[in-house]
Amino acid sequence: MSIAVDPREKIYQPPAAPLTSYLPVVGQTLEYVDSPLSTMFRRYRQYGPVSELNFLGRTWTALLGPDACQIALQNPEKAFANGPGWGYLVGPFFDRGLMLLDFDEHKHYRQLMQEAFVRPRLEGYARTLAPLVESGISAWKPGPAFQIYPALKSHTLDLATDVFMGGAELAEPGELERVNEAFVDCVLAANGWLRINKPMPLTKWGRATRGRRLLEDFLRRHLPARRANPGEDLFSALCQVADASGGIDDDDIINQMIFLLMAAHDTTTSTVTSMVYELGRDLQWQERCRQQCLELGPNPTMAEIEKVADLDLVMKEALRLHPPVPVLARRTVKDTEVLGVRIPAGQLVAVMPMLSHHLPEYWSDPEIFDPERFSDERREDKSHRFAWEPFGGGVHKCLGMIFANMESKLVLSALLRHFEWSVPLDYTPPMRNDSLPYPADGLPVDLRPLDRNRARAN
Ligand code: HEM
Repeated sequence: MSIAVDPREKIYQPPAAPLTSYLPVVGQTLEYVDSPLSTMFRRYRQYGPVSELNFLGRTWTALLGPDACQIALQNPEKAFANGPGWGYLVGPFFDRGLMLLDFDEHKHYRQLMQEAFVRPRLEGYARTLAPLVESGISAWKPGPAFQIYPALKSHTLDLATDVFMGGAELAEPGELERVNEAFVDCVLAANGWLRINKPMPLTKWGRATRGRRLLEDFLRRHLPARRANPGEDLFSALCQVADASGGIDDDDIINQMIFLLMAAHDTTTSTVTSMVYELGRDLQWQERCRQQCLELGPNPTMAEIEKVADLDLVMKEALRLHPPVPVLARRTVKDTEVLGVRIPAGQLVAVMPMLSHHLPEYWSDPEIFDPERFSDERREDKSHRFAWEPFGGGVHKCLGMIFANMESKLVLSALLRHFEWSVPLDYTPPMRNDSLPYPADGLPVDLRPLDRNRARAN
C-alpha cells in the first residue's frame, strides 16, 4: 500500500503516485467513467482500502473493501455526513431529499417517512402495480434486437406516475414526457462539469436546474388533489404522514417526492435490466424462474411474489454483479480515522461498495453468475457483514428496499410469463458510467413471445 502514514502521528498524506492521468483537472475521472470496477480493483491492489482519487476536479478519499465501507456507513463517530457529500454531486436537484439530510434532522424525517413504507402500504402499492405491470409488459412488441433498457425505463416511469403520484390526471398532453426528461437531466447533472446553478440550457447542470423547477411545479399542482382524495399511492401516503405529524411542510413533501422518484426510477430500471441480461445468458435459470412465475396468476400479491425463491436469488446475484449505485458520497465533518489512516475534516469521501461484491476474498468465482451462492446452504454474502451492500448500510440504508424488491420482481415475473429471450454469450453491453450505470446501446435482446405449451411442458 503506498499511502504514506507516519506511524507515530498517523497524519493523512496523499499516496505517493496515485494520479494516472496527465490532465490535472480530469484526474481519474476518465478512467473511472471508462471502467469503474477495474479502477477500483487497481486502486485497492495498489494503494489498499484508503486512497486519494482526483475525481470531477476535486480530491476524494476512496474507501474500498467491506471493512472500510463498513466504517463510513455505520459511522459510529458521526464523522461522515451525507448532505455535503451527495450535495456536491446532486445537491440543488435533490435538495433536502432524505438521503441528503444528516444526524438528528435525518432521524426525524426518516421516522416520519418510514410510515409510507410500512407493510400495509407496501401491499397497497403492490395492488396498484400488479395490473399495470401486466398490461404494460403484455403490450410490448417483441423483436430480435429489442432494446430492453429504454423499454423498461419508460415502463417504470409509467408505473411511477400511478404508484408514486396516484395517476397524472392533471397532466397536460406531453407533460409526462417533459417530466421524464426533467428527471433524466437531474440525474445526469451528477457529473456535470460546469457547476453553475442557473438555467443555462447547454450545460448538464443548467438543464437539471430547469428540470428541478418543472418537477416542483408539476408536483405542487397535484398536491391539493392528493391531499383531498388520498389513494393507495406514495404521494397520498406522504401527505397523510405529513399532515398527521405536522412535521413536514408542503415544500418538503415536494422535496421528498422528487428525491423518491429519483431514488426509485433508475435504480429499479437498472436492476431489472441486469436480471434480463443475466437470464438472457443463462437460459436454465431463466426457465427455472419462469416455471415458478407461471404458477402465479397475472396479478400476484406482494406475499405471492415474495415467495418465488428463485427470483429472489437471481435479484440478489444481479445486484451483486451490477449494483445500480456503485459509489456513495460522504464528506467528513470532523477529523477521523479509517483503518489506521487519518482523514481530516471537510474531506470528500467516495464509499465504493461495488468492489466488495467482486472480491475473491469473499465470493467464490466472483465474476460468474451463480444465484445459488445466496441459497441457505451457501450464503456467501455472510462472509462479511458488508460483502453485499447494494442498498447501502447504517442509518441511510435504502428506505425503498422492500418496495424495490417487489416492483423489480413483479416486472421480471411479467416478462417471464409473456416472453423468452436470449443475448449472445460473447456480448457485454457498453456501459455509460457518467451517472448511474446504464447500457449505452439500450441492451438489445432477442425477445420472443413465450410458447406457453412448450413452457408448461418443461
Ligand atoms: C434496486 C433498487 C434500489 C437500489 C439498489 C437502491 C440503493 C440505495 C442505496 C445504496 C442507498 C443508500 C445511499 C447512501 O447511503 O448514501 C439508498 C437510499 C435510499 N433509497 Fe434506495 N435503492 C433502490 C430503490 C429505491 C426505491 C424503489 C426507493 C423508494 C421507493 C428508494 C428510496 C431510497 C431512500 C428514501 C433512500 C435514502 C435513505 C436515507 O438516507 O435514510 N430506493 N438506496
